Amino acid sequence: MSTNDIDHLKHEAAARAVEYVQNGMKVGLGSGSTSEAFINLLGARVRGGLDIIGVPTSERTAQLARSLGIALGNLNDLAPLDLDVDGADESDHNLDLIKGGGGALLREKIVAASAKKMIVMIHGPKLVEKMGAFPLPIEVLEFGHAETARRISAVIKSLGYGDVPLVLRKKGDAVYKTDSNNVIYDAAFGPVISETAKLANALSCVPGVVEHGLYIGIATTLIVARPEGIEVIERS
Ligand SMILES: O=C(CO)[C@H](O)[C@H](O)COP(=O)(O)O
Repeated sequence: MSTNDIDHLKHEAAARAVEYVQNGMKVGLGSGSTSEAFINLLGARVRGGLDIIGVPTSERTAQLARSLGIALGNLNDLAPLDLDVDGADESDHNLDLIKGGGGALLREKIVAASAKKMIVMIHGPKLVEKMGAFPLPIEVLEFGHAETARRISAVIKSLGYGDVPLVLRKKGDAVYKTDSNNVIYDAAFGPVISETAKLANALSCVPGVVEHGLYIGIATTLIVARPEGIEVIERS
């Protein structure tokens, strides 16, 4: 699939997602290119008279939404949100996700968890039998991060996954920093993650881990865009 084809599918998924937004809603705004396609479409509806308020999941999303005239508010004041709309790096058939390829996993998860409904937009190849081909992002406090990474490796090994490479994310030559000033390790499991909740809970227990990109039981609706059309999967 060419980049153009993928961009087209992301746009199709976003176009379906924007249909869920209704007047008066409080809406979580995800991060990443699919979310940006959604926010552009939402901006057009706002200019056409739709009255909503958004809660952004990253500084970049906030900047884009503002530039399009979308009113933004604070999660503390607005929760619970009616809807959160976001992309993902992978989803399995239970609607459990890997997110964080764009580095916004922490705020994205807080916002998604505060919404009555989370709609996730992906294109076909991101729907997988077993997650992990996309390296799992793990956000870690900068203080002692190398030691935290060693503990993460030990925990992963104790769950039977063997020596999973953990790579400190970089931006150019510099260490990548999240909007919350933390660092990210990407864990290259390969497509073998079996007990997602068990892994998620184990990672959350490592001191120094701020958040990880496994979203378990949070997404309610998955929009999958393929060349032959859109499939909408609801959490059963
Ligand atoms: O989790 C994310 C950002 O932290 C994104 O939703 C995820 O990386 C998908 O991005 P894209 O829509 O660009 O493929």
